[in-house]
Amino acid sequence: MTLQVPSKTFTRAEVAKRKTEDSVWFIIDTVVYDVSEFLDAHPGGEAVLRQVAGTDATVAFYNLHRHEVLQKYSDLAIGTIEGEKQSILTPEVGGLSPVPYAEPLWLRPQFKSPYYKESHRRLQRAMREFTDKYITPVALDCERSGEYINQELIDRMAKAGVLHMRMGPGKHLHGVNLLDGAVDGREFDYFHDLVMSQEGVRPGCRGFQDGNMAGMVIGLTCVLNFCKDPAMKKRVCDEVFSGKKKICLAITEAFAGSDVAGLRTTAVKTPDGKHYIVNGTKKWITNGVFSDYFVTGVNTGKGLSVLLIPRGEGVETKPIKTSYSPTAGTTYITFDNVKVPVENLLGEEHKGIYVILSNFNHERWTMACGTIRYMRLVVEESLKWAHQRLVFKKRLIDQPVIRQKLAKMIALCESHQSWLETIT
Ligand code: HEM
Repeated sequence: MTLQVPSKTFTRAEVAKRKTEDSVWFIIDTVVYDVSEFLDAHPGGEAVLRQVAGTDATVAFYNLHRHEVLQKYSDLAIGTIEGEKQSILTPEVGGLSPVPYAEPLWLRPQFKSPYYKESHRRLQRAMREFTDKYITPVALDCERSGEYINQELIDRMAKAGVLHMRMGPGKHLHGVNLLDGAVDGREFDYFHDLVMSQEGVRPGCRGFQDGNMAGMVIGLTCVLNFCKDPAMKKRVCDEVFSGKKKICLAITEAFAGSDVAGLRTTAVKTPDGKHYIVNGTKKWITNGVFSDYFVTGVNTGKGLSVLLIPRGEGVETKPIKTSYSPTAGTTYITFDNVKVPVENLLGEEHKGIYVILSNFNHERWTMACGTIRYMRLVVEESLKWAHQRLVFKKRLIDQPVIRQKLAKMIALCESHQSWLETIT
């Protein structure tokens, strides 16, 4: 697909005249841009635009910008050059990238894979379109502004079964309409899960990726697998899957990061045995700021236990500044004499380590899926840039050292994907 621009046409001679104080036009890939009103707003400054006024600025532009900039500022385009055609492709919503290695090999017609059936391919197409249309625009906005994910997108994901699918295969998918029937919930396997995990991270916004219900992916599993009260389990899952409530996993503390057995948050039973009284703190908790439920690791004296704690009296959350975007909702939590019914215990008392460790399986595998897809994004961006960027009058790709570096990146990316598929 090429850029969608107004149908008006101009000659190169007409454009050449537009280099006055009030009027600055130029050409990029046969499209005519009028930047007269954009001079002040251009992040690279006014002077550079005036220098190319009236000329073909294609090479100058692509030496400094990603093509996507032109999509974003498409309202500056006023037409095209008569009799000429655009040659630079614009990514299509829901489409595959034509850049080599930008897609896993199973999505290339030249390769066969024993792992993927028609339903995986249907799901890939449906999720790609959903991500391009609905997730990416919100992701880009939130990553920049630091705002949390909006309820409209959560509702949309809930309705399309995207929230359900992110929890992996299981009974919670039975009878749910998944992306307009792309896959039957009973057939959903770990390769469908892999497709979901890899397609969902394509916006390339690391903070938003976590802000987009990562707390649910790592927290709700404990409720699905270890809640002993069927009514409570159904209520909490319904609330979370419908997007009405949010949940997170609260294990890490300032005192104990990966050393989960050394937690200092305590839960002491009341004399009547009906409640736990929870005291302590949690740190680096993803999505905690906007969560309604906290799947919390607590020290119950003889070992570690896991409690489902609803937001309420004695629970306080505040955002922590991090090196990625605040949109992730990273949180410091304090529990001050919080009264939790004993029915909210997930798994066995003092044996919470099994709850947490069993949770890690899916959690860490999901992270591997996402990270390996991110590697591919880096490969794609680097390949594109190496072909665009001119240094010492050569494209970067013309330097053997750059080609060698790219070859190594590609080898790592493909071998990791292959290893991931074998493990899956
Ligand atoms: C319609 C045309 C253009 C638009 C919409 C545009 C937009 C932008 C934007 C959004 C940036 C911020 C960085 C980025 O997102 O890539 C930028 C930076 C810049 N632009 Fe443009 N630009 C245009 C044309 C040009 C042209 C023709 C030149 C040079 C002849 C130019 C020179 C620069 C420079 C030098 C920077 C700073 C780059 C850096 O920080 O490394 N721009 N432009």
